Amino acid sequence: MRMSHGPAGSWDSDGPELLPRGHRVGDWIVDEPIGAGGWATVYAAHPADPEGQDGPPVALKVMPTAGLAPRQARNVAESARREVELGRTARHPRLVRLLGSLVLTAPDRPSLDGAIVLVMERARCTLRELLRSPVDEAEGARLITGICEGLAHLHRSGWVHTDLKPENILIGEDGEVRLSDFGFAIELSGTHGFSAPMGTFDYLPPERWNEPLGEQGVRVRPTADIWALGIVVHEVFASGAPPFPGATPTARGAAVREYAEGRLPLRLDPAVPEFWRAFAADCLAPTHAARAAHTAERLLDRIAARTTAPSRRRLRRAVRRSAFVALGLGAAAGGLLWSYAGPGGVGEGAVRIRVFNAERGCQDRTDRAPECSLGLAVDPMRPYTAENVVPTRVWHGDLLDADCRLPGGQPIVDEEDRGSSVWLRVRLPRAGTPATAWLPEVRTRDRPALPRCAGPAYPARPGLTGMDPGEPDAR
Ligand SMILES: Nc1ncnc2c1ncn2[C@@H]1O[C@H](COP(=O)(O)OP(=O)(O)OP(=O)(O)O)[C@@H](O)[C@H]1O
Repeated sequence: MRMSHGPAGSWDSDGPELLPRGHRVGDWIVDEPIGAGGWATVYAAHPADPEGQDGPPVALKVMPTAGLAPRQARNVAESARREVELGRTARHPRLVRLLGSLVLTAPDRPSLDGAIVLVMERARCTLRELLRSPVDEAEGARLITGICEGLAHLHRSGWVHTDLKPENILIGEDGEVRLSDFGFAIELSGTHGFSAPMGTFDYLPPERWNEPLGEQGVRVRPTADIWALGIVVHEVFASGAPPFPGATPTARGAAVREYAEGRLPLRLDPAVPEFWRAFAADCLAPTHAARAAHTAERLLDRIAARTTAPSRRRLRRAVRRSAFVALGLGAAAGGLLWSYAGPGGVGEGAVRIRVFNAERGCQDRTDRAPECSLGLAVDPMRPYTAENVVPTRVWHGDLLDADCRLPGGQPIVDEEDRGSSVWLRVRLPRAGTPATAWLPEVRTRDRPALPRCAGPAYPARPGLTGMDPGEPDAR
């Protein structure tokens, strides 16, 4: 896997041979190097034609191929092809603009002769550089909105970025976000595409650490970008600090896997404002299935709803809170209005259902491997994050007793992209506290006739208890 490189904008003088200032590349004259990645050095440049001096500033991304093993050279050429293809087909104000591409002729510099050059609009700096100074909430919101706009457009156009990180989020001369570095972007074929097993450790979603490597590579879906977005949102408000603990990217990767297995809670920096904490937590939902409901498009809607209708939202929250208080008082005064038989909560009339794991590689395993375990929610109305998952895990084929179904909960999409917002209330296999939990309906193929859940069966959560299960959560 490719490791993350140093801070963007810094460039390593021990790196590859550099083009000298004044060197002509196509219609451009090289100024100075402004950045470097694993595959390329990026230079500021100006037009060779004095008539064109008034044009926008450009950057030349030079990707050498000389001296590389044939497979590496093919990878570089393929990466350039993708950038060109995406630049041609998916133009958008939030994506860096590709102005052209050419092959460098530099017979006096054999290591650069034949390098592929992408000519792009030049940005002022990267998000990584911007985050060296604290960003206030309004500025952070503006930047994250720009990133979501770029991602929503990419995903709508059938691409996954796969390498979203502050080094690849540029800030244009106008101060607006431009997503860049599409060398690893994957074109979707249906719901997913396949990528070489590469990426920057700190931004890889948990499933990428276990995803089987097939002939075509590892499976990639837009939820991978949403995970990376969650990390970036945290970094924006926490002065560039990652949300997962560990001194190295490898250690943080291990923490990500512990979190996904329910052994480590998600601890976001207190500096992240409330709205963005919930936002980041949803982006960092531990599975593809739990994350799939939070598309870039829906996240944009959520930001817009917050920006345009704060008073209406506050009002709805207040109404809910008062409904909760009223219900709480009623219950205290008169005992519970409804009750489910037995201390386990799941009463008579329960129906046995079989757990189904859509991950093919998990269906034949009997070793109850952690990576094949499935979670059960504490509260089906709340984001399906590690804090909302009971400690008990279940595996493909396990039998559970369910006694009612709840429509209108958190939408969940499984690994085969079947989606549902229906949840089933189940008794936990080993009696404990809590005695019941919630299984997303996508996690079973059984469809027993169950009554709709009602009454105080919802786990206590101020502001949601007593709410009509059909009403979406408007936080
Ligand atoms: N259009 C641009 N304007 C200004 N700076 C840029 C531009 N494109 C890239 N850079 C700078 O160059 C750096 C490297 O660019 P880029 O990420 O595209 O290279 P890469 O070799 O593909 O990187 P990676 O190793 O992440 O794949 C960026 O982090 C940024 O600092």
